[in-house]
Formats: sequence, C-alpha cells, structure tokens
Amino acid sequence: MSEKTPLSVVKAEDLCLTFNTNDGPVHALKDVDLDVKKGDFVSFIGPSGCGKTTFLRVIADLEQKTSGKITVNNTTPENARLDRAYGYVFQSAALYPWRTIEKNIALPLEIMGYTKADQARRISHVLALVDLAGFGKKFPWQLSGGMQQRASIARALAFDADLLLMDEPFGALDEIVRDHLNEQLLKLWAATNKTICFVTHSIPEAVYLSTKIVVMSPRPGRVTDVIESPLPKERPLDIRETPEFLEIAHRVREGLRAGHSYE
Ligand SMILES: Nc1ncnc2c1ncn2[C@@H]1O[C@H](COP(=O)(O)OP(=O)(O)OP(=O)(O)O)[C@@H](O)[C@H]1O
Repeated sequence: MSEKTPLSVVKAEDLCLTFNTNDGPVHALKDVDLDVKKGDFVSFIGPSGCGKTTFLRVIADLEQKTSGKITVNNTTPENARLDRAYGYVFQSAALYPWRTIEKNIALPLEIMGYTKADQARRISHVLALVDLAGFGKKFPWQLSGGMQQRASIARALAFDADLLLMDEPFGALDEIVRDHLNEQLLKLWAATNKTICFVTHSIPEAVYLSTKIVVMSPRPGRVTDVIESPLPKERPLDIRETPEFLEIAHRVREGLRAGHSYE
C-alpha cells in the first residue's frame, strides 16, 4: 500500500443483518459496502428504520452481522471492542446524575484501570477539548443540554480511541445550540484527527460536518448513495449558503426522496 493511501478504519463488504422477529424477518442491513478511511468524518443519513443505528452497533460489536464482512481497525469488531478502539456518544448524554462531570468522565477510565493521576490528566485534557474547562466539579443537572452533550463527548474521548461513533448526538438540541456544537465538533475533529461515524436526520448537519455522506434507505436497510464532499476542511458556518454546499445538499435530498416510501 502506498504511504498516501489512508488506512481503512471500518470496512464493510456485502454486510447483511436480519433480525428475526415474531412478525417475520427484518432486513436491517442489506449488502452494505462501505470503506471508512482514517480521518474521515462520515455521516449516515436516512429515514427512520434504514439501519443507521444498527450499522453503528455492528461496528461497536453490540449487534452481530448475519452475513458478509466487517472489519474495524483491520480486525473483527469483537477484537476492536476489546482493544477499546472506539468511543460511543448517544443521543441523550446518558450522564450519571449523582456523579460530577469529572466523575462521569472518570468512570470508563476507572474501569480500565488508569491511575488516579492519569485519570486527572486525561479529564482536564478532554474537558478543555470540548470547552468545558472549569466545569468538572458540576453535576450534570447544573449544565445546559448542549454542555451535557459536550461532557458525554469528553467521556468518549477520554481513553484516546481513534474512532468516535456518534448516534444523533445533537438531535434533541435546538438549532442555535446545534450549530455551535457542529462548529466545535469540526474543530475538535481537526485538532485530534479522529475518524468519526455520525448518525443524523439533518441534511445541513450531514453536509456541514462530513467528508463523506452515506445516504440510506429502509426495507431493506441499504446504502443508496455515498457522496464524497468537495468542501474544504476549514468550514465557517456560512459555507452553508455557498452553491457548492447547496449542490451537495440537493444531491442528498434527491437520494432521500428516491428511497422514501411516504407510507
Ligand atoms: N433488536 C432488534 N430487534 C428487531 N428489530 C430491530 C432491532 N433493532 C432494530 N430493529 C429494526 O431494524 C431496522 C433498522 O433499525 P435502526 O434502529 O438501525 O434504524 P435507524 O435508521 O437508526 O432508525 P432511527 O432513525 O429511527 O433511529 C428497523 O426496522 C428496526 O425496527
């Protein structure tokens, strides 16, 4: 492999996952082919039930494929999970209300056996990365929704996983807060060179954040388009008004429309 070819972080080939339910089989993922390279910011967009969360859960070894291939960091999802290859951020911040922000961030580090000194160093580093320096001693309920979500991102970053799996992390926030967090996330991504897989229902969010947009469609859950973004890495919010941005957004919208059943 040439030095310039980035490594594959997630590689899926003919990946299928069928849930057997009392109402018959549900084809959550069908023949998914995807190559996520190191440093990519990949968004998954598509209507409810198209398999976005299921795909993230397969990467995280929380669901098992039915057939096909999937590797994470060139190994099985199970090995990658055991190597702590990823941090996972959910739609709700899922912070323990009885623990302070720093104690929430410390939890996975405690479980992994980091020393107290290493925990403290990592906590202050990730709090600074998400712009929450000085808030470590607060409890989750003392923070706004956007700050809580940043704290949950800090928790996912604390053990230095190169891959971040984010399942609609900003879906429950209002638009202004979401804009702000989108900007911050891009800065964080540029500063840390992480690979990010990000689920969203929002076309502007997907186009603004991503180097690659994966458009999905349900019944069966499949990938209908993969768009490589030509936008520069440096993206002020007003890039959303440029013709290049609107053109990609248009292609995503067309892809979503084509795969939508309007039932
Ligand atoms: N554990 C499960 N058992 C049975 N069916 C499931 C299970 N998990 C997901 N499904 C089904 O698989 C399909 C894909 O679900 P998934 O949650 O991945 O979709 P999604 O695109 O993330 O949807 P949303 O945008 O609503 O979160 C859906 O039809 C869902 O009902």
